[in-house]
Amino acid sequence: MKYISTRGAAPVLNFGEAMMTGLARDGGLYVPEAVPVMSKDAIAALAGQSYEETAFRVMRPFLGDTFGDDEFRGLIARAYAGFGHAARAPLVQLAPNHFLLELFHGPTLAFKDFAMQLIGQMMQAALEKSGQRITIVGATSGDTGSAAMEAFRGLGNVDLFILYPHGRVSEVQRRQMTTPVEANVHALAMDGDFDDCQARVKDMFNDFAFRDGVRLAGVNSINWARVLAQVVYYFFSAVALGAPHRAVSFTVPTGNFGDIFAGYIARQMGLPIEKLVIATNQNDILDRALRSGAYVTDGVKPSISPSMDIQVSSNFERALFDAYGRDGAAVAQLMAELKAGGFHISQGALEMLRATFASGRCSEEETTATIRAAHAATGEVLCPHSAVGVKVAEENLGPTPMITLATAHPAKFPDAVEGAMGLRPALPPRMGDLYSRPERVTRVANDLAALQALIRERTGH
Ligand SMILES: N[C@@H](CCOP(=O)(O)O)C(=O)O
Repeated sequence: MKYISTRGAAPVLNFGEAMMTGLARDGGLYVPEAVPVMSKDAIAALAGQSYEETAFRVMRPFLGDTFGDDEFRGLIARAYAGFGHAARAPLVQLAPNHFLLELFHGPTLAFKDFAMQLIGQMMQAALEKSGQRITIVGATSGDTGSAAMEAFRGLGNVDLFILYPHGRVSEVQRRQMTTPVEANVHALAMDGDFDDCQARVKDMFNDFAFRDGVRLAGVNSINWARVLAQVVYYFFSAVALGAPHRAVSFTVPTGNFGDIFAGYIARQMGLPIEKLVIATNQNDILDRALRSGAYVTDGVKPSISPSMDIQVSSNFERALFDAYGRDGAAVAQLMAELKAGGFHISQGALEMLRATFASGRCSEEETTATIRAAHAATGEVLCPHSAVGVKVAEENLGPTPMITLATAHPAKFPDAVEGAMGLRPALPPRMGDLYSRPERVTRVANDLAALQALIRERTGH
C-alpha cells in the first residue's frame, strides 16, 4: 500500500512513513494510492465482532508490512482497553429511523480518543523500533489537544506541543490540556483562532530546516493514520444496523472535515452509505461551499460548539483531490487561492462532491433548542456539537436509517448544556478532581519564529 500527496509533488511513502511524516513535503496531505475494497461477504462477517476485531479487519489492508498481525492486534487491544463502555461505540436510538453513535466513552470523552489512543500506540511501537525521538506539534479547537495529551503524556521518545486558541475552548477542554503533570507535554495558549493555530503548525512543517531539526510529526487529521482509525466506527455501526444488506446514512458534526472524510473512505471501501451529511455550526463554510460552489473564508465566529469553530477545513483538500480527478497541480492551485481568501469549485468537482455529501447548518439558538428537545423526547443529553449533528440529521431523515455521530460527552461543555436544559452534566468520577488540579500553560503570540524558538529551547534542538 502506497501513499501519495494531494499536491502530487512529495515522495511516495508506505503507511509507517506516512504516519510519522504528517504533512507531505509539498504541503499536501497523504492519501492511499488506491483504496482497498472489502467484499460484501467480508463486511457481512463483521457482524457480531468486537470493536477491536472490526478495527483489525478494516485497517489491516492499509498497513502493508508496518506491523505484524499479532503486533497490530496487541496495539489495538491496548488502545481501547481504557474505554468506559464495553461496546466502545454504542448506538442509541433517538427516533424510528434515527440513531446516535456515542463516540465519547474514551479517556478524554471525545471521538478523538478512537484514533489518538491507537496512533499513540502505533507511533510508540514505531519509535521503539527506530530508536528515534520526535517532536509532535498539534493545533486544537479543544478535543484533539486533550486526546493527544492523554495518548502521549509520559512517553520518553516524544515531546508534544499543543497550540490552542486562548479563551476559545471550554474550561473542561482547557483543563484537560493544562493539568497533565508529565514534562514531555506542553499546552500553549495562542492569540488568535483555531485557523491561526493550524496555520502555524503547517508553517512549521513547511519550514524544512525546523521540521528536520526537531524531527517534527503531526497528530492532527492531516496525519492519514488519524483518518484511517476513524473509518472503523463507520463499519462497526453500519454493520450493527444491517450493512451490507441494508444501506445507512451518516450525519457528522464537522470542523476540520477529518471525521466525515473517514466516512467517505468507508464508502469507497464498499460500505453501503447512501448519504454523508456535513453538519456545521455558524462557521458554515462547508455548507456554503456545497450549496454555492464558493469556498470563501469569513472569519471564525466563536460558538457554543467550539470544537467546530473552524473555517479552513484541512481535510476538504483530500475530498477536492478526488473531485478534481486526483490532479495534484489543480489542488495546489486551489490551496494557493485559499491563502488569499478562497476559490470557486469547478462544476464537475462540485457535482462529484454533491453526489457524495449533503450539508446543513445549525444556528446557536437551534443548537440550544435541540439539546432541550432531545432530552425531553429521549432522555439523551447531547453535547452542543452532537446537537448540531442531530438537528441537521433531522432535516435529512428518510427511509434509510440515519446515524448521527455524537462526538463528545456533554460534561465537556457544561455551561452550554446547562444553559439549554437547566441541568449541569457531571464529569465521570475518574475526572472528578479536574477543577482542583493545578494548571500549567504558556501564553504565546501568533508568531512563527517565537513558537519555533520556544519548541527548540524546550526540546534541546
Ligand atoms: N475539532 C478539532 C480541530 C482539529 O481537528 P483534527 O481532527 O485535524 O485534529 C479539535 O477539537 O481540536
